[in-house]
Amino acid sequence: MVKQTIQIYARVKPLTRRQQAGIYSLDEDEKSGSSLEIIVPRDLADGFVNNKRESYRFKFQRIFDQEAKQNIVFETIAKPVAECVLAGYNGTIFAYGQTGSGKTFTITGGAERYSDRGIIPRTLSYVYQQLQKDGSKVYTSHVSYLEIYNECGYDLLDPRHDASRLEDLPKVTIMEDTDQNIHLNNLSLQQATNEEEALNLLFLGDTNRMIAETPMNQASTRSHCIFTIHISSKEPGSATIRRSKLHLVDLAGSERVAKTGVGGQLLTEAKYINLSLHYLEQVIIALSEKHRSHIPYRNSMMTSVLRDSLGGNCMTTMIATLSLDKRNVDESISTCRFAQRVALIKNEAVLNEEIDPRLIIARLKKEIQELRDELVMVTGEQRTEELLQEELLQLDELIKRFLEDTDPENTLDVGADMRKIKYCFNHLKVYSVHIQGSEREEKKKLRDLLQQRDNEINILYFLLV
Ligand SMILES: Nc1ncnc2c1ncn2[C@@H]1O[C@H](COP(=O)(O)OP(=O)(O)OP(=O)(O)O)[C@@H](O)[C@H]1O
Repeated sequence: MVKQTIQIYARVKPLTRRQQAGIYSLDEDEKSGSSLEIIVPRDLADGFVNNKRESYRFKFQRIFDQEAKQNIVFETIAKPVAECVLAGYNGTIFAYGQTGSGKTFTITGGAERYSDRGIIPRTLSYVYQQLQKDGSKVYTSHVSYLEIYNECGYDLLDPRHDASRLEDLPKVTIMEDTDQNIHLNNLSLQQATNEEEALNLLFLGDTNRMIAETPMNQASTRSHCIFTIHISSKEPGSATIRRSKLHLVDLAGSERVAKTGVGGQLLTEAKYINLSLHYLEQVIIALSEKHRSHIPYRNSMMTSVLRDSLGGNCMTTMIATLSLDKRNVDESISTCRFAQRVALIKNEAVLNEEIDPRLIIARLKKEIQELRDELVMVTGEQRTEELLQEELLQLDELIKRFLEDTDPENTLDVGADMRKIKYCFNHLKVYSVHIQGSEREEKKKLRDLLQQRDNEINILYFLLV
């Protein structure tokens, strides 16, 4: 078991030419992590006079400043999580931040340049490279792509290209079993045997996501998207299967509305536009407080789906995306505060191993047979019913292997069932008669050959004399 708090990273989006830079500074420390200081000037900002603190400091594992490239973000954040998932642990990476702060750019990537590929395509590429390299296991991989909008789930991997609204996509619903495991009805799991197939599915999902979005329904801003890679692995001949999941999550924009609107309350009293993010915060608060027994996961679909990622069996990483221009300083502070709470949550990731049921059945069948044999020995009772065709074939195979093995120590073990023992004796008798017959034939052939040679020598001798 690996106990770990949720790892938090921050990424600052590059400013556009028109944006006025907010004031912040970064402090990198190899040992204690990085810290970000945000300065809130005491001036008239957006019509509010800020009479509050001037400087806010937040700690992160690492902070990626404006010029950080996608490959560095992948190598630092996603690669270690992908490695854990390949080893059989669950993993989650989620991006959190206000609209336009770079969540989609970080998770999926930008469309303009190949180098702008985000975490999902890079992770797929890395995962499939590793699967190909490792010949010691048999792997199977599937992907799913879920969008949650207004508490409704939609399957983005719907292959019918006729969806023009989100509502046209198959609806996904949640079901909880008696062990409180969450199941997603109607969410398709598509097999992807290589990187190309997985990327095609990602493309299909992103296309459905875009088609379903209209200016009136800014789904990308208000919806959550969860791309999941499901991996199972098994060593050849082993009964143990490892199953793991990697959720790559692009959350809805986290912007808040000021409750009071005026009076310098902006930084404290705020409410989310998106209700499910409000429920996410409730879950995070409950998890970060000690001795809270009830965690309100069930309040929203998103927190139900991500239950394991938050305080459960998962290695989880959060990326706080920040747009640090002057107008967004307050939202950035909210995002950083949220991240600080998230960093308190402890997860316990366990290796997800289970025994292949088919192999369990085979093992149990063998055990039953052995127990039956023992019973026969102990009670002296013999079974009289005919051996099954399957049992006869097994015996034939055993006898064949026994006869082919040149090791004199080798024994033919068929248990205490007299029917089997008799069958083996009969088989061996037939075999022995067959061998004797062919030996006799061989001897006769040799004798005839000898006689023929003798005659030839006599003739030659006669001719020479
Ligand atoms: N690190 C970056 N480098 C270059 N461009 C970026 C970066 N981050 C974001 N952008 C650009 O900024 C714009 C907004 O980013 P993005 O769509 O990723 O924001 P978002 O947080 O996902 O917003 P939403 O909540 O609406 O989905 C996009 O045009 C994107 O390409």
